[in-house]
Amino acid sequence: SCLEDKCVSYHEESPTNSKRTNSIASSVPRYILYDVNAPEGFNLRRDVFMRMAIFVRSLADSGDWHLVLPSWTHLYHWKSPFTQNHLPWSQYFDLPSLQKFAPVIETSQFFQEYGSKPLDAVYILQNFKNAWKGDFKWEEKWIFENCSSRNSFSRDGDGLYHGDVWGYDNITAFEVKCVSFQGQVKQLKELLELNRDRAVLIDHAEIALHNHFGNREYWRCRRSMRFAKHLEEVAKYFRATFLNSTDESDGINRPDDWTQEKPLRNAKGGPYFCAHLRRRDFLMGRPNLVPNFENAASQIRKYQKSYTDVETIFISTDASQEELTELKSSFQDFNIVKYEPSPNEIKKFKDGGIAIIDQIICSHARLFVGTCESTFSFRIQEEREIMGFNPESTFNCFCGNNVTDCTQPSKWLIVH
Ligand SMILES: C[C@@H]1O[C@H](OP(=O)(O)OP(=O)(O)OC[C@H]2O[C@@H](n3cnc4c(=O)[nH]c(N)nc43)[C@H](O)[C@@H]2O)[C@@H](O)[C@H](O)[C@@H]1O
Repeated sequence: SCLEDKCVSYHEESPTNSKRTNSIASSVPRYILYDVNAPEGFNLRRDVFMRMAIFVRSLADSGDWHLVLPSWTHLYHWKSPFTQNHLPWSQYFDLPSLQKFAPVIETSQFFQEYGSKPLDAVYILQNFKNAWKGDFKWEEKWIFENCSSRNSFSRDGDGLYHGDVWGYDNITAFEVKCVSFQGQVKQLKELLELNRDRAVLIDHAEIALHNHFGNREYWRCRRSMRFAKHLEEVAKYFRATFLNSTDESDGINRPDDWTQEKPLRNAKGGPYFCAHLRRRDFLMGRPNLVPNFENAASQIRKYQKSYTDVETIFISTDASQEELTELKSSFQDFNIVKYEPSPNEIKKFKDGGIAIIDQIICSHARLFVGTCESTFSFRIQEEREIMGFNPESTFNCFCGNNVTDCTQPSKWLIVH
C-alpha cells in the first residue's frame, strides 16, 4: 500500500490542487478512464477491460463511478489500408450486455457529460525498478516515483498538463503522477481515496493484475462481453450457409440475456474443426510455437481419429495472401472453409470485427485447436466454456515444428 510520506508529498507538490474538485456530492457522476500500453493487441486489451470493469463495479458504495470505455485507436495488428481510429466499443461489443455487469460508458458520452474540463489526475502505472530481479519479493504495493519512461503529458504555461489520450491530443489534467505498482487492481482504490476527484485516468492499466483470475466475478464479467449483434448475425449466417451449423443442430442454448445463462455441458458444435493459425508477429516472437502448415494439417489428422465423421475445417488465421496459397495446399485433404470478407465488409466491420467473426465461428466448432499462448485463442476457449462444450474439445493448441508432445493450454473452466 501507499508509503505515508509519499502520499503526503503528493498533496504538497500539487500547485494546481486549488482548481481540483475537492468536495462533491455522492450523487455526482465520477469517471475512471484508462489506457493500455500502445503495442498490446485486441485480446489482451479485452482482459485489461475486465480487470477495470471488475474494479469499478466494486466501487459501487464509494460514489457514482463510471468506467469510460477507451475508444479504439488503430492497433498495430490492423493491417487494412484505412485508418481505424476513435471507434466506439459498440463497433465490437453489445453495450447493454456490458452495462448489465458494470457502469460503463462510451468515450463520446464521457465527453458529452464532462465536457473539455481538465481531468483531475492522471496516474501512469509502471513496474517497480527491481521487479523480478535480485532479492525481489512479491507483495502488494505502490508508490509515487519518478517516471521511468516518457509519456505524452507535458506542463504548459497555463499550469495544466497537456497530453494525448486515445488519439485525442487535447486532453488536459491538473496532475500527472507516475506510480510504481505491483499487485491487484483493487489497490487503485487507495489512489482514488487521496482526493475527491471526478475524473481520473489510469494509464498502463495492464500493470494492475486481476483481483481474482477465474472466479465467479471474473466469469460474470467475461459473460457480459457479448459481441455486437451485427457481427453475431454475420457469423450466424456464415455458419448456416457454409458450415451446416445452427444453434439448434449444434446443441447450443444461449439466452439473449447473459444473466439468464445456466451452467451447461452439452454443447456439441457444428460439423467442422476450427484451426486458429496465428502467423505474422507470432512467427518472429514465438517461432517455437508455430508449426508450418504441413505439420499443422498432420496434427489435425490425428485429432480426426476421435472425430471420424468430420471432414470440414474452418481456418482462422492472420496469414498473408501468399501464405494462404500454401495453407490451402497443405490442407487439401480436408474440405477447407474460410471467411473471406469483401472489401465492403472489411470497411464496415473493420479488422477487429472481421477477427471477431472468425472467433465466433471458431467457438462453435466441434473441435477447436488454437495457437499456444495466443490471447486470440484464449478468448475462443472462454467463449466455448460459456457455451458449455466438453473441455477436451476446447483446450488444444498446435505444437511447433519438431515437437510431438507440447504443453497444452491450462483448462480454465467456467465458474457460475
Ligand atoms: C506476439 C504477441 O501476440 C499477441 O497476439 P495474440 O495474443 O495472438 O492476439 P491479439 O492480441 O488479438 O492480436 C492478434 C491480432 O491479429 C489479428 N488476428 C490474429 N489471428 C487472427 C485470425 O485468426 N483471424 C483474423 N481475422 N485476425 C487475426 C487480429 O487483429 C488480432 O486482434 C499480441 O497481442 C501482442 O502484441 C504480441 O504481438
